[in-house]
Amino acid sequence: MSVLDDILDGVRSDLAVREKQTSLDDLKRRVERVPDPRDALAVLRDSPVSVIAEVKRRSPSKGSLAAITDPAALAVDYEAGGAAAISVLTEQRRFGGSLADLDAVRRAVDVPLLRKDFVVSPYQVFEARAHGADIVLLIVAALDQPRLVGLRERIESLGMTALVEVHDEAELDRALEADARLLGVNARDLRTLEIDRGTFARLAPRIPSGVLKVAESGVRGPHDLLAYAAAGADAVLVGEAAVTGDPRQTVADLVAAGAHPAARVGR
Ligand SMILES: O=P(O)(O)OC[C@@H](O)[C@@H](O)c1c[nH]c2ccccc12
Repeated sequence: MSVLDDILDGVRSDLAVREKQTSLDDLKRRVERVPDPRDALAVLRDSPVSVIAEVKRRSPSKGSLAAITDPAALAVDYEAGGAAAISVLTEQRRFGGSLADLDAVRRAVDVPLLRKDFVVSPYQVFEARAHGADIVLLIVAALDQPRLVGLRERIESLGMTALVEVHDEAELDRALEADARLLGVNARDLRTLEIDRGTFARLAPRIPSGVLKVAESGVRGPHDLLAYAAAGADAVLVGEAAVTGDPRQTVADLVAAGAHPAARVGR
């Protein structure tokens, strides 16, 4: 069984438990009390290359990354460093996240929030909205085509933005077929956990110019942001490097590199 299949099994069991605790109708009532989602696409278009910083406690490949005792304080640092948006991992078993982390971050910052999880059911989309997310990740490798399309439509019908994640050509074709407007290219293959920073540059020429492109994973510092930018990235998503260093400074250095018009050179 691949790592991804294993993660998905756990996600489905945990989801079944939450569905018993809170009915879909209750979730929908909660959604009505949450303000409208932010326009994430507009925010991400604001800078030559935007930075999405991630609240990431652990990873399946590295185990514990940082002792994050206060996700809200971390998010405040990201926002102060100039992050355009913040990703919050809510998967519990492998990444140590939770919806409580999303709640805490939502209370602390104003920037658009991405619910980063293994979304397989509309219930999780309503959860994301009820807990204040503006963007929801959809991993193509985890979904068949009808489900991918249905979830993207559900996310958008609730006023949120879908970040559709791919890691190879076949997945990219499916994401475009599903009308993704915000597309993430993950350098990490979630089946093997191997990272290949060349994936973005390989796939980018096949992505139409109207689609916003996010380079995900493996950003160690400004040089990686500039390399992704030269290959056509509109945004980068950074987790490990942000949580393990000085979060505010790391993000500020990336934001400074991404704000420079030279970041667009090579396009
Ligand atoms: O820690 P990194 O290498 O900066 O990566 C961040 C982010 O891209 C990564 O956490 C990620 C990308 N896609 C995912 C899907 C599920 C869980 C995690 C991820």
